[in-house]
Amino acid sequence: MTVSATKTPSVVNSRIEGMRDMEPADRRDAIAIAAGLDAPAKAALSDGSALPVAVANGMIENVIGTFELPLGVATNFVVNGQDYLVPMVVEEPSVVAAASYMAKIARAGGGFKVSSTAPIMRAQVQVIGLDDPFGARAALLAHRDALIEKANSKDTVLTELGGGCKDIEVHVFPSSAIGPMVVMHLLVDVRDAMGANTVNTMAEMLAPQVEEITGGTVRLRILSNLADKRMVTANVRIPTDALTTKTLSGAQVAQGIVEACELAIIDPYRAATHNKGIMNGIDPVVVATGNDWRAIEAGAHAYAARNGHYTSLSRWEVARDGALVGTLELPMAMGIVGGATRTHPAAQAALKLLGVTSAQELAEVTVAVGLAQNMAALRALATEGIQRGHMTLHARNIAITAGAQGSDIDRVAKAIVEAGDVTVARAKQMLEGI
Ligand SMILES: CC(C)(COP(=O)([O-])OP(=O)([O-])OC[C@H]1O[C@@H](n2cnc3c(N)ncnc32)[C@H](O)[C@@H]1OP(=O)([O-])[O-])[C@@H](O)C(=O)NCCC(=O)NCCSC(=O)C[C@@](C)(O)CC(=O)[O-]
Ligand SMILES: NC(=O)C1=CN([C@@H]2O[C@H](COP(=O)(O)OP(=O)(O)OC[C@H]3O[C@@H](n4cnc5c(N)ncnc54)[C@H](OP(=O)(O)O)[C@@H]3O)[C@@H](O)[C@H]2O)C=CC1
Repeated sequence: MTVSATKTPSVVNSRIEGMRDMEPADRRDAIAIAAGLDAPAKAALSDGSALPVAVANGMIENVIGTFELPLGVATNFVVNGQDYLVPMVVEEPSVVAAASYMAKIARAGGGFKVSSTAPIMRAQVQVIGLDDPFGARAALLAHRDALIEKANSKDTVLTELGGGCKDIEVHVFPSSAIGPMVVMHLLVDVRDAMGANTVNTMAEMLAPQVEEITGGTVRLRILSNLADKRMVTANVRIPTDALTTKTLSGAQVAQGIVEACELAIIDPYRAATHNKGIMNGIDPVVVATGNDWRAIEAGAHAYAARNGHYTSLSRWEVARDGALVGTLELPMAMGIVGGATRTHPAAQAALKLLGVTSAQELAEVTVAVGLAQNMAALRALATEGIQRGHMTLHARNIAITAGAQGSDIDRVAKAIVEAGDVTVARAKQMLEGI
């Protein structure tokens, strides 16, 4: 495990007082000043046409337009001693507020500590039609150096950056439904890329050589989204006092969080929701930075089920001094080059806002946000329940659904929260009253 190198912080202070009460344009000014964003980056984070249709048309097929989602910024994050303002693209209310809140609690105790492995991705090369799968394995391993050399022969950019194919593994399935099978894995350091295209190219290139060595037939040549050699770990330590509420002691809240996590450890029904809460933090950063959220989701859930039992991705414990300690570990295939990270202007601006200089640093900050989000949900569930905080913020959505516009949105939202009836029917009534 390595901890990403410390660098000159681009964000001086992620604690922006009163951000929640500002207008969007004023929030944009505040984060642009805090992060030292230039005018084009600030404009790309503005409303409207961050992604011109002409650019979108070059990204996917049959483009007819673009589709917008809210972009919020989570405040208060300190990760490995450095402040970060975190761009989050998400449609769900209370997510950005919850992340900011837990980051605020965590920063008092020094924030989040993160570390990660080198960015190693796996590509699989499936070989069938073999009588001697273990012999084929031995033959492939005997040609290890030649296979690695061939894999690295094309992508000079990657190898010059210190990346490239580093090793192979050979997995044997002696008796599948279609007969014996061997799967060779290429272990490729993809540096700052997500790496799917990079490793797929290598896997396809090696197919003829693999057939020659094994005497079998190569079928699939594709990356694995279970990127278990590209791991990120985030850890947080919250002093007991910081958890105290009006009705519960900090120790009671910490114990409640540990008990809530235990259910997710033993019960897949709860683990699915618990992990969804973690992805509430991770996916919005993945989307904001133009990364592939399907790849991140697939990797996270496959990792959660790696021992044949789907379980919690995080662990919460109470330390000897009473502090609450949370840990989150998962595969993170994120890039800052390649894919849409360089083509989408808003993704580029989001990366500038974060101030990250490597894919590893981006992945580390993102996992810290996942841990913060998990803590927010468990804290709410272990104390007052999720609905008070969530529905209060969801009320504005309800007001809009009921037809409220402009300043009426906040007025109707406030009224239905105060009435304790956050429903469209009640919002319509309130709107008629106004
Ligand atoms: C929602 C809160 C934060 C309210 O919590 P609160 O106690 O009402 O917040 P507060 O008004 O005391 O404010 C505290 C801080 O929260 C932030 N904050 C608070 N409000 C705002 C706002 N409007 N805009 C921006 N930031 C906000 C902000 O950082 C603020 O600090 P300040 O800036 O005032 O110094 C809390 O109740 C909470 O964390 N709830 C959990 C919410 C959550 O997890 N939402 C996810 C959706 S539910 C789900 O999908 C997943 C789930 C829950 O099922 C997963 C699972 O089961 O594990
Ligand atoms: N199952 C999955 O998850 C799949 C995902 N995808 C998609 O693949 C895309 C990501 O693939 P990816 O390989 O990252 O994208 P790209 O192929 O766009 O970018 C990677 C390339 O960028 C170049 N490069 C320049 N600077 C760097 C650097 N600092 N570090 C690393 N590489 C650098 C490299 O070489 P060079 O300049 O020589 O090209 C490298 O091969 C995403 O859009 C994803 O959705 C595709 C298939 C399957």
